[in-house]
Amino acid sequence: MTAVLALDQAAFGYAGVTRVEGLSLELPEGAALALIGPNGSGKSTLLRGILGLADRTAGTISVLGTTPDRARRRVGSLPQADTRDASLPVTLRQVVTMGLYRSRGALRPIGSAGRAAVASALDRVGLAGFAGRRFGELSGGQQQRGILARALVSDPKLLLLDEPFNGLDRENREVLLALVAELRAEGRSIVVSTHDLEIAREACSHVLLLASGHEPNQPGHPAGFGPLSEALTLDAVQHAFHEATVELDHHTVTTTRETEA
Ligand SMILES: Nc1ncnc2c1ncn2[C@@H]1O[C@H](COP(=O)(O)OP(=O)(O)OP(=O)(O)O)[C@@H](O)[C@H]1O
Repeated sequence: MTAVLALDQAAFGYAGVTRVEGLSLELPEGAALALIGPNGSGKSTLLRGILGLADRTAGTISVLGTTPDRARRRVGSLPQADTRDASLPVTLRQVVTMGLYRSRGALRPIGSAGRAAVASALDRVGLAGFAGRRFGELSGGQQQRGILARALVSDPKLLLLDEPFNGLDRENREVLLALVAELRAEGRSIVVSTHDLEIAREACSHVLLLASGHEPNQPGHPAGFGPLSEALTLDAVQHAFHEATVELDHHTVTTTRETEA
């Protein structure tokens, strides 16, 4: 079976400066990979590398059996919430329609098939009745689901979700978790960055733990990769987070070597 994502000693960064390095993994089709690591360890940079939007500064990467640039049309992406401009005077329908431009080009008319795809994507995320609403007037959770509909409208094989659970209330979180399970059952693969280990447990089959560099400006690096049941260990979490408080097995764990609560 072809790996949906294969990295061999890959490194990514910006303007030639490496921000995350030493990445080697193979992700099987239908898998969901949780990217877990502290702020600045390079989770978003890796996601951008998979999209071909960050520089590859070493190693190799294959996405859906080809280069990131060639794969991009078959990859859906949900960027971090704080990178979006909710003040644009556009409707939710227009936001979701933008997800079709990647495969069709912005100047080609959308047509009835495109309109049906937009309606179906909105329906999937539970926003069928909101298509004509101004995007900026929706709640944070609804905006998040709208952006997810934009990522889904082009029927992607691989979905990249950058901290999609951040700031969601319980209801939106449950909707999103159920949707991730549904998408996986359809054979789509998912890479999701999150700070929440319990979410990773609920939604993912594999985990890549990233640790930040020891000095500021040093690149992040892997602290563990594998099937979630094997790789999400306290040791690997402590390695990744140095000193921080995280949740593991429903316990709060302070990730210094000496302390555990
Ligand atoms: N566009 C950019 N240009 C230059 N450096 C960047 C850019 N984006 C991120 N970086 C740097 O790359 C490093 C890794 O950042 P990245 O956003 O990938 O981390 P992260 O693990 O996703 O963090 P967070 O959990 O805070 O989102 C940081 O040092 C950051 O300052």
